[in-house]
Amino acid sequence: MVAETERLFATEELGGRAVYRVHAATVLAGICLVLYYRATHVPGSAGSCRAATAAWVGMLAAELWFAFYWLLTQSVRWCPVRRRAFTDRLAARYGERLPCVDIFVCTADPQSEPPSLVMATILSLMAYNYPPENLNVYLSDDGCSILTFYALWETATFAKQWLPFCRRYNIEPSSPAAYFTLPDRPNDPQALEEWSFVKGLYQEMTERIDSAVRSGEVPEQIRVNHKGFSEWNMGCTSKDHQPIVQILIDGKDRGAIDSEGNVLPTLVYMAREKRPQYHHNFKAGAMNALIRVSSVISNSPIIMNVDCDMYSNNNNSIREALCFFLDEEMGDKIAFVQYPQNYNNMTKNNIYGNSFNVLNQVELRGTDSWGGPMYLGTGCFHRREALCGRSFNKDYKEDWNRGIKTQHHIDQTEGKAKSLATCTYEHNTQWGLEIGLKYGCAVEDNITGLAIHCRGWESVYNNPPRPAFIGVGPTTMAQTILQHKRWSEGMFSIFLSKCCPFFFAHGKTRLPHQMAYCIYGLWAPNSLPMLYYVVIPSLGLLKGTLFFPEIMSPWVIPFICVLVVKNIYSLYEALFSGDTLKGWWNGQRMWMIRRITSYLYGFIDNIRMLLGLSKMGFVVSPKVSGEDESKRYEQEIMEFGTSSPEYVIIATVALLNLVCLVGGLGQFLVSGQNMLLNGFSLQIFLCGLLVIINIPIYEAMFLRKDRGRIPFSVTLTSVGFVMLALVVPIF
Ligand SMILES: O=c1ccn([C@@H]2O[C@H](COP(=O)(O)OP(=O)(O)O[C@H]3O[C@H](CO)[C@@H](O)[C@H](O)[C@H]3O)[C@@H](O)[C@H]2O)c(=O)[nH]1
Ligand SMILES: [Mn+2]
Repeated sequence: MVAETERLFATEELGGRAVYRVHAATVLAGICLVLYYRATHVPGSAGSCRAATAAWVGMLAAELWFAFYWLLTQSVRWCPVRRRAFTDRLAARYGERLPCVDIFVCTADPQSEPPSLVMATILSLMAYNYPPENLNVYLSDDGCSILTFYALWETATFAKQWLPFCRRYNIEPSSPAAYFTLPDRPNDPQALEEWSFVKGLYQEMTERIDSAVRSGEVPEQIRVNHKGFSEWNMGCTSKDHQPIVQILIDGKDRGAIDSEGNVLPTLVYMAREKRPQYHHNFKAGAMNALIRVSSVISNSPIIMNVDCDMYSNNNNSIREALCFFLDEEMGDKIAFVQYPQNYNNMTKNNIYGNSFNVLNQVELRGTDSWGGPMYLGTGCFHRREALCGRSFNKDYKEDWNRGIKTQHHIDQTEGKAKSLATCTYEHNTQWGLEIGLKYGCAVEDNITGLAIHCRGWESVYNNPPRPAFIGVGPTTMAQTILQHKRWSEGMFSIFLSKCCPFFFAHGKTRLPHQMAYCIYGLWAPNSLPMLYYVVIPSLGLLKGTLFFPEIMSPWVIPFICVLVVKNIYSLYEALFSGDTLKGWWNGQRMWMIRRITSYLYGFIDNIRMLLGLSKMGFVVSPKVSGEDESKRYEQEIMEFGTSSPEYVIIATVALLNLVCLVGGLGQFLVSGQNMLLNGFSLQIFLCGLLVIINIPIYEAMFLRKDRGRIPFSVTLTSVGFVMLALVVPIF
């Protein structure tokens, strides 16, 4: 037993749980009453009313679903915990005798992921406050681009200036791109001189890289400088090429030193073999190739991975992660330490709802108390053994000293590594099934983390005050919808597969942990009740079909209670997590839009996959956007522009609600009824709320003139659909 004051990390419960649970009990009571009302007030099924009965039962079904889903979301709110790592205690115990760490960065396409952006990430990772001889950075290039290789070659040279500079001035963030855009510069004249010098070098390098990318080729006089360039002599394309592994810096080589004579971290470029006839399994395939390639170069016990746009923003992240792995009490049980995803390009009011504040501050902490957060695909430190399929066993002791410490023949090592990165290497092996990241799922991270949890391991969520990683989030509607489509589709496919958390994990993890996984796994089917709820009651308002109790009836109370209490809490949670009031409101809008577009598509695609009609894909999110687009993004103006079918759904729902509200109120006006105090009060309220939340959509359809507006063709199509909905006598 280690005294609590000696532990390498602490776990605290988040406060306010008693209040939370009172709130949850209130909402639960409200939900039960709502469902009871629905079940006992079904309108008579005589003749003409049959359609109304069916519509009512539909409401009941939607509300049952929402109730079930709400229950799931309680799992991540019941008892969130906060972790704190004590790097000073780690230092006192181990000094600089720390385990080797392999860092994996994945990139896939030099167009949507500019090499200069990727290089800033690589430099930030090389500059960790960590013994460089124990640090190995690997770049996987699924685009197999000579431009990316060239950029990495430039980076290997620039690192010799950048790393000592970072060390001397304790630079944070250690990404040069992020650091040099900070407004403040050093005061001390000598420091300022050095700052300008390094900044100049960095800008020149970036310029060289960017111009190579623009021209699409690497100048001949540069290509002669490194043998690696010759790999591209045989005319390889991104989809058809031999395996390439190039060790650009061999940290074990005494000659590999920076401008001050310090050892450099190892730096490796890898493009696994690709052939048109073999499936490459996207990022999971790249990660697995990296696991094998690194096993003959460094073979560190810890593997960290980040997406190519996620630079390190906190120099101590490795040491903090080690506080968990090396903790004497709990360390042996931990398979991975997950950091949150943070973005640096979010607008103040979070127009597309892409800054995951509530997820990061509440939900992941809540999952942590049940066995650990899911693996998020980036910003994660893994125990190599656990990632490679080992089950938890309390007698297993990790060898933290493992790793390849001397490299004799670099050419031999590269040759060996290449043979591990071929297309056929994995055939008839357990790779992608039991070993490494799992294949066949658009969210390889989620399913891999689940498998690790089911093998008995736990994970830990660490969210230090200074964010550990910062990346680039989607900045347009199309990108947002696309990303969420991939996620919802992937996670729902896990739910439908034999890996469904409720069955696969049954008996292996706790029920609330399975529920937490299912919150995300069931994003996709949320689309149907949502679509129902934003269309049917509004239509009912126009056509005179009642769906809610009258305002004077006591049954109104549970409806209002659920609506109000739940939303006040959600607002509180958002504000507590760092959103603004408007950000919360925008988040509500996006939550609706994602459900009726991305999640609907994710749902339909799963059905198609079950029927064998479509295959899983992985469309890389672009990390750059046009100037015009960026300007609108900064002004928080929603970007549409193209005429995609998703926009037709959004426009149709918005327009339909407007028509129903105007039409419904118009009828009351004509018939002389009280506008608000009649049987339809709640329907008017719901429909009105939808109209208010959709104001930016109406603007994009009718008022805006810029190129990001909703195209006329989309508006026209949606008008057609609305007319259809009005004409068809549904009830
Ligand atoms: O065939 C591929 C496709 C993607 N990637 C890389 O995977 C990373 C993530 O791709 P991105 O398009 O940025 O997806 P996001 O939606 O931002 O990614 C989130 O969701 C993914 C699962 O859907 C996870 O893999 C990611 O780690 C997680 O950040 C990037 O570095 C890509 O270069 C590859 O290496 N090979
Ligand atoms: Mn990304």
